[in-house]
Amino acid sequence: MIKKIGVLTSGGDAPGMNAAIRAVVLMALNKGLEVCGIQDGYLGLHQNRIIALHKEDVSDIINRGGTFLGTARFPDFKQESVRHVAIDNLKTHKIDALVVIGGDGTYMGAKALTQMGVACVGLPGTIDNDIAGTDYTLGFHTAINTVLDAMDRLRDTCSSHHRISIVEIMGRYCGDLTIQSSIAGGAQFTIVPEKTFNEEELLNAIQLNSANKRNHGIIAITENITDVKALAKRIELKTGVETRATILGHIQRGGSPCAFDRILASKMGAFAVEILIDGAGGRCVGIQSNQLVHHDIIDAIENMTQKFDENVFNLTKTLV
Ligand SMILES: Nc1ncnc2c1ncn2[C@@H]1O[C@H](COP(=O)(O)OP(=O)(O)O)[C@@H](O)[C@H]1O
Ligand SMILES: O=P(O)(O)OC[C@H]1O[C@](O)(COP(=O)(O)O)[C@@H](O)[C@@H]1O
Ligand SMILES: [Mg+2]
Repeated sequence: MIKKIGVLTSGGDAPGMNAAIRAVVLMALNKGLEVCGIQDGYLGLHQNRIIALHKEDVSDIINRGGTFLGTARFPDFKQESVRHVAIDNLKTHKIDALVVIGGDGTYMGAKALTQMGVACVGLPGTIDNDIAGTDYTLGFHTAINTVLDAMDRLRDTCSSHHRISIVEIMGRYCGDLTIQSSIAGGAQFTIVPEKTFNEEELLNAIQLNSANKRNHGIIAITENITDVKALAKRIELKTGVETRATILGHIQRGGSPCAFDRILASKMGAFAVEILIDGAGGRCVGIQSNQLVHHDIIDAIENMTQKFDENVFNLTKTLV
């Protein structure tokens, strides 16, 4: 029977992480467990920065973006010797199990800890929506709204100036944030990493639109595909349509979590504690077809892939 659990947030922050921590703490206290917060993810775990968390520590955070525990990218955690130090710190604090909230990298860390005997449950916290075993990650819906707000503003100015606006959207190597924002924002062209980018085709399509007097519009493109400023220049050169590129950047990571993310974070945080109380470690939590689920974290990382929804992608091309 576990008595004390730890909770940490790791990798890129995401709106909803605070709501998830809050749910973990309140559910654990409710079940008679003690809870510790680990600061700055695996870095803080390695440096033994571990603090007791009480009910009052998680009041007034459900509405806040970021993570009050802090987060970090700490590549040294890939080293077994570094993880041994982290596990010793867990033992010193008598922490029996860990809830880790983060993205695909954080899950790799949780997998490694699981293989070293630590009971871990992973919660998907990333704006990228790039985790297998869940339809949605925490922060994804808030980020869609943030991108959409920017896109609406860009539409005002590009339509007034008869310009094309290229909007570069985060997601690392996952096009979900781009696709959903594109549908909601009515973008004319959607370019994502899951589909080969054919620049020639894009230029020809813009030329055709311009010949038909459609000389403004939005191109939504995921980061890491091409240099969007250079692309804007090539569009102008080939088509004669004035073009500007906007890289939305870290604005997409911040802000108060939307209702969907707060509710999902609350459900997942509470669920994670129940899973640990039931004696299961090495799991990762997801929401699939509107049901909370949990999978073997090693299996999820090694064998499960996140499905690319062709139908939704096709909608970005149909509804233009
Ligand atoms: N292969 C791995 N083994 C152990 N820990 C890892 C591994 N990959 C990533 N991590 C840990 O997880 C952290 C977060 O991963 P990162 O990819 O930066 O963000 P995210 O979890 O948001 O995808 C890393 O900084 C590192 O501490
Ligand atoms: O904040 P950084 O280190 O500049 O990293 C930027 C990356 O982090 C993200 O915002 C979130 O990614 P993770 O959730 O995997 O950390 C990506 O979309 C982006 O590529
Ligand atoms: Mg990631």
